[in-house]
Amino acid sequence: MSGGSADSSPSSRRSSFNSLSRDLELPSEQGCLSVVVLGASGDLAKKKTFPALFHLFAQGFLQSGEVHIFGYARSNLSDDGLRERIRGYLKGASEEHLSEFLQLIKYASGSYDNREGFEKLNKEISEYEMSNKSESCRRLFYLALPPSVYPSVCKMIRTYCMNPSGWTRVIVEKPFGKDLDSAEELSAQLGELFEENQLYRIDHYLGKELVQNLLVLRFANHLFLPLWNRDNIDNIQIVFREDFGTDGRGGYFDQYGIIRDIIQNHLLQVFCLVAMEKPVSLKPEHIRDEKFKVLQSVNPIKNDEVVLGQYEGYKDDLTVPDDSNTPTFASVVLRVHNERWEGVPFILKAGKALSSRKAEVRVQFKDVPGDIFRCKKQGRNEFVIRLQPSEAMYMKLTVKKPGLEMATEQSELDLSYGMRYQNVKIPEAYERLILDTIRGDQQHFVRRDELKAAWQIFTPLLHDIDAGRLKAVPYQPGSRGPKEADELSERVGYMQTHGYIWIPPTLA
Ligand SMILES: NC(=O)C1=CN([C@@H]2O[C@H](COP(=O)(O)OP(=O)(O)OC[C@H]3O[C@@H](n4cnc5c(N)ncnc54)[C@H](OP(=O)(O)O)[C@@H]3O)[C@@H](O)[C@H]2O)C=CC1
Ligand SMILES: O=C1O[C@H](COP(=O)(O)O)[C@@H](O)[C@H](O)[C@H]1O
Repeated sequence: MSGGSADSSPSSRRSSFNSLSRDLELPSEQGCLSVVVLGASGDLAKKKTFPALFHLFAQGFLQSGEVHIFGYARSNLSDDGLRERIRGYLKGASEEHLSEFLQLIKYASGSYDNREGFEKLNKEISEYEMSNKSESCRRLFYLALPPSVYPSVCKMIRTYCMNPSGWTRVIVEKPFGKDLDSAEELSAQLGELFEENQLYRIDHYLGKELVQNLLVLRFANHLFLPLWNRDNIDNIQIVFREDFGTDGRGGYFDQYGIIRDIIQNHLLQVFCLVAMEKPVSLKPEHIRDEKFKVLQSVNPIKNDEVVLGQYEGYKDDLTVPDDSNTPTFASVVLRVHNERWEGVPFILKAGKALSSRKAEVRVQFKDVPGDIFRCKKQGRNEFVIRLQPSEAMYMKLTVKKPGLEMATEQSELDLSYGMRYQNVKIPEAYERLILDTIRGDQQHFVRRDELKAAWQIFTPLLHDIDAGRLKAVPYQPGSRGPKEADELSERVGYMQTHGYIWIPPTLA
């Protein structure tokens, strides 16, 4: 299988990046690199940020001679203390790589709003830069912190830690605000301190392999070009399911709910890539222009096209108020007012504590006109892009049932990554996005106007939920979620194929 033999060595990856960077007109990035993880003592840092840096190091994208990593937080930790804290999360490479990587990490402690800590941090970075003797240097600040401290931390970086001889870039995590006004306020505060090309608003779904494949699939295959519109497609579902609840994060989650946690960002970004028009080129600004345009074409959400749910037992978490109306499940229909999509419902559905864990895009085609085989009985054609787990794309087709009879059945054309790309390791989303930041490629990051348009779509609905005008219905943990959600999907046109289940193929 040719896919399985793809050359993924660092040198081949570097050379393919060079040709891509020429196409995208990205500057060639050289010089010593300081990566500063703020909030280094926290959950995201240990589970995602440091492991992503480690994988980049193990694959040769970060090299001992050119990178240094600084952890910063208020907690009183030593360099070794931080190393011990994260060691258990750094997997998939040799002991030798691991100790080499850990030696690149230093820790500085300080608060998020006073000069001393940041002056000390700047001194450490500068000393490293001087010892490295590169002509130019690069500074990347990763804010693995609660958004409440972004403004003060960004102010401290701007005042005390800017790079005198090269770029300074800042990665900020979601949530970017709680509604349109708070997001705009945050954007304005950060916008006063940094240019848009210095700010990388991360949405880790944009780093997932099959999400990144969406544009290739749509615009590099003639097959899809004439099909991808209201003439052929009946409805599209973008679904996120988790088979666990808020798991001790109830206090955090209750302030946000599933729409702010998953739908307004992750699923809406996927929606943009599914629904947008072809960009003029692959330049980040061209792609983001098209995403912004399709977001602006979304009609106001109708409350009767929304179902909210809350799993039974959610309020047992002591940090969740007894009268919480926060949805842990939501199904929301988006309607796009443009030539391509008028009349096609996009059903964005997300839930916690459900029966399974998966994320997928399900494009359901219309019924066959003049249906001589009575295909309707079998179900419609569907093109499914399984984002996770078991990455795959499959097309559900009606075929002749093998045998002497002329009978039909549902089958599929299946591109399962586990089978087709047997020796290829699919990179973690964070790994890819941090590398993009180092390369200065903002294609997979959220631009300020996109963020505003996303909040414009969801803010009226969120305010109705916050004010109790829309209620979450209870559902059983471990179920499919509220039955009202399935009823809504059916009402807007989705037709379930009964008796057909796609089973990810496995290696014998
Ligand atoms: N955890 C996850 O899986 C995900 C997290 N995110 C986002 O990433 C960011 C960081 O998340 P996570 O690591 O879970 O957060 P944590 O709650 O673990 O906070 C990170 C660090 O920030 C400091 N901190 C915590 N609370 C405060 C506060 N109120 N004021 C100032 N500093 C504080 C603490 O460090 P110290 O006290 O040592 O200074 C803590 O170790 C958040 O924006 C979150 O929404 C996004 C996706 C997934
Ligand atoms: O951003 C978040 O994403 C995770 C799910 O991420 P995934 O990559 O495992 O699909 C979710 O659990 C969390 O609530 C949310 O904040």
